[in-house]
Amino acid sequence: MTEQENRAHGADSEVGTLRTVMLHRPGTELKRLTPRNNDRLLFDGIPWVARAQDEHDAFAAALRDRDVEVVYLTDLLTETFADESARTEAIETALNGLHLGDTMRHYLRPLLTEASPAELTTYLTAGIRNDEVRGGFGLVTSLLPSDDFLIDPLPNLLFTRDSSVWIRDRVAITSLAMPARKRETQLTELIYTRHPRFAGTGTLHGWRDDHVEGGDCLLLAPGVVAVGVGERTTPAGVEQLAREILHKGLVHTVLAVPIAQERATMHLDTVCTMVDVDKIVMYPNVAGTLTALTVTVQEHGETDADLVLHVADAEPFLVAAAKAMAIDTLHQIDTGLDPVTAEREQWDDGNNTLALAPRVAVAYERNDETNSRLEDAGIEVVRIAGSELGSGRGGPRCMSCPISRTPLAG
Ligand SMILES: NC(=O)NCCC[C@H](N)C(=O)O
Repeated sequence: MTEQENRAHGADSEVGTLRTVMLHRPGTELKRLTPRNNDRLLFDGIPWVARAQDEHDAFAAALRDRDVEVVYLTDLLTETFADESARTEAIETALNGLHLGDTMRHYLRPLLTEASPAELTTYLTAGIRNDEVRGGFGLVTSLLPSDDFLIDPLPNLLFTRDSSVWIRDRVAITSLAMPARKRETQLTELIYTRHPRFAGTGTLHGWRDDHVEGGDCLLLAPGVVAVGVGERTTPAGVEQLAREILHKGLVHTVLAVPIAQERATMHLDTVCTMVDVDKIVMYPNVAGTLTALTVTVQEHGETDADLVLHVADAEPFLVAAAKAMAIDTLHQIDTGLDPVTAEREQWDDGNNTLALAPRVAVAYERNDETNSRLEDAGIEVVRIAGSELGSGRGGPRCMSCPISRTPLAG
């Protein structure tokens, strides 16, 4: 088997041996965060960028040490921009921003068109400030504060989990709910549809569709996907994704899991992640109340829109999950039984682990209680620092998009 075949694209679980992962090394876009814009840009503080980069490099090194191929989103994007039509599409989509006005567009278009592929990647990810455009003396330039953004920076690109998700051999282009993140999936769509590495890959969903975020999608087992529905993924979003993946036979069951619509639980992977084929680390303060609606196919149709879905009554999440996974029990490992410790460690992404293989997971080192409980349960914990990375409220799972995992299904 060639190296490429050995790392064939796709994933059918959360825990099959991780072979290739897409990360985003934090860069200039983080330097754009200020106390005035960090809330809007979804960061809880102003990270020390050099330290965040060191922490991220150590994360990538820990993955490479385990023979994981690490690819960077910005490298893929720059390579994608070798294709002239991909460049044009990216530029025109960015220029569609309604707040620009035609005069500003007139100045921005040549700036972007004449940029090299690497420069274009930087403009589209780090953004462009009003005072960085020379000669744009129009009404918009004059009225906008000089440090306001003409093209917003994308500091949350760091969380590659959310902007795409592989379900078997297909990749879903997600549709992000928060205005600060909407442009991210325009870039992942370009990568997956234009980069030669992904030629022939079938895509699902799209950034113009109802909201679905990758952090809400957990591949519990081959054929079973749980999708959180809360602050980010909408009821219509989960229905649309469920129709697509059930119709294509990529899964037999979708579990729709309502989660509280608040920042602490913005995605399902902030409250639970899989660490083995039958073990999940879970925030105990929600474990007792988390439910799931089991969605299966009642009647097939010509298209996914014709599919008749069967939606079962809500059941406790762990019960519904075990049934769908055809296992006796989905074992829960708690974030810490003391509710205050659990709350602190959940906030600091203790539940947000990235499985490298069954019973091996990357976790932030700071979550002592959760990590020792994982070890007590037989999970090897690969600890990484996240003091600066964590200020964006995301852990190892959020910061990684598995492109290839060894399939669990035979
Ligand atoms: N899957 C995740 O939970 N991703 C973390 C996203 C954090 C980001 N600052 C956001 O608010 O969207």
